Amino acid sequence: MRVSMPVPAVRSLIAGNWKMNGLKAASSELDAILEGAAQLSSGVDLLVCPPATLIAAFADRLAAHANSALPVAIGAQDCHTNAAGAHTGDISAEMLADAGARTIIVGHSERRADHAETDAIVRTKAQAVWRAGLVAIVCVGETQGERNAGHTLDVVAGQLAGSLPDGATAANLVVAYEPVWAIGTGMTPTAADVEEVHGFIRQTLTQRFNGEGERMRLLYGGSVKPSNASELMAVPHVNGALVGGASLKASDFLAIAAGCP
Ligand SMILES: O=C[C@H](O)COP(=O)(O)O
Repeated sequence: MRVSMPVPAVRSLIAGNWKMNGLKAASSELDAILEGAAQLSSGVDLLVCPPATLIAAFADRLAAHANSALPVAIGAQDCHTNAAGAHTGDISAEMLADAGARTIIVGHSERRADHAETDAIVRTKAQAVWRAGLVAIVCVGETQGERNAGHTLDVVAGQLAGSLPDGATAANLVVAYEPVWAIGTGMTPTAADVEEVHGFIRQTLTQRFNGEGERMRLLYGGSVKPSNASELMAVPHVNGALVGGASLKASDFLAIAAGCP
């Protein structure tokens, strides 16, 4: 089903999800990102989501940078639903905010698969992100089997309905479409396939959140790299990327950002 929706002018966001990669020495990559960010077009924001162990140090480094106007923020990859309490090993959104995170990814397919996170849990985590005053990036996307069976839009519709809390706005929510089969595989959907899903997501968000849904940023994620970024970022209703592997190297991350229209 192809959905034709007006394409709003939305500022791009290139978000790097470092996943479980990065030691203290990786701050040199952050420094390179900060240097390169000043050269980018003014229409692109950058977000670096290192492992939780590096958030405070990265936020301090960003705050100490000579150019305080850089469009760069530090984010986190997950949070607990509660603000505090007896949850050994977990980290709350409030703690991440205190460390300097401004955005938190929730519902990544690796969390859904590795930690049995349901749509209901993801929705509660998104509310926890808002409780801490931060922006939530909620991830959705189908598996290879679901795509092969022709269920992509049904799966995405179900995840959006179950994972997004009421009260979402263009300022507090970003949606990332990440086909599970494209993550870390080098495979990507065609531009036409991405356009179909993003148009569908835009229509769904607009129906539920009205004008806010028209302006929410929709990211594509899954094997984005410098060589395919321009094509993917030019797809209608793609407002940036959630980048995994290629975000670990500053030069690749910056090249992807440079590919934004
Ligand atoms: O969060 C990022 C995505 O899982 C994409 O990862 P990838 O760019 O390594 O395919």
